[in-house]
Amino acid sequence: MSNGNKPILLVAACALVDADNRILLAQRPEGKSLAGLWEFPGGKVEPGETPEETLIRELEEELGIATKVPCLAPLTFASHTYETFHLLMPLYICRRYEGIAHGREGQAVKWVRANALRDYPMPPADGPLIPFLQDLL
Ligand SMILES: Nc1nc2c([nH]c(=O)n2[C@@H]2O[C@H](COP(=O)(O)OP(=O)(O)OP(=O)(O)O)[C@@H](O)[C@H]2O)c(=O)[nH]1
Repeated sequence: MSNGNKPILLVAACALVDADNRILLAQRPEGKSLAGLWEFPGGKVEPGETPEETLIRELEEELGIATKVPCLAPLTFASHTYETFHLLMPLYICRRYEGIAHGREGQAVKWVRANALRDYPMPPADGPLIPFLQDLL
């Protein structure tokens, strides 16, 4: 199957899990693409970064959460064609971190049980990731 010559966009995402096995979702702010949808924290892997470095940077910038490379475990990935790019998004899981998550960029955040993830509208790429989290948590 061809992707219509769309560039691959590499985005790293993280399922941050608390002591109650809940997962953190963040709401995409107004003005961004897919505004209002709930997503896993993360962002584009910038030139010179590893996906793990991207996540450490984004968790700090977006949520005020500090973690380290050994605390990020690969879980699965999303591969989804959007209109202008093909998204390749490794999903990591992180249970060891410091700080209290809060939306540092004004975005709403919510701790959600794995079996309630379907109640939160997510970007189309994210649907296939949910069963992996439900199996695990
Ligand atoms: N962080 C994150 N991004 C996701 C998820 N699902 C998903 O499709 N994406 C897509 O991955 C890209 C992440 O880019 P980003 O968050 O760093 O970029 P952005 O919103 O500043 O830029 P944009 O407004 O151009 O999309 C977006 O196109 C977003 O739609 C997810 O669960 N988490």
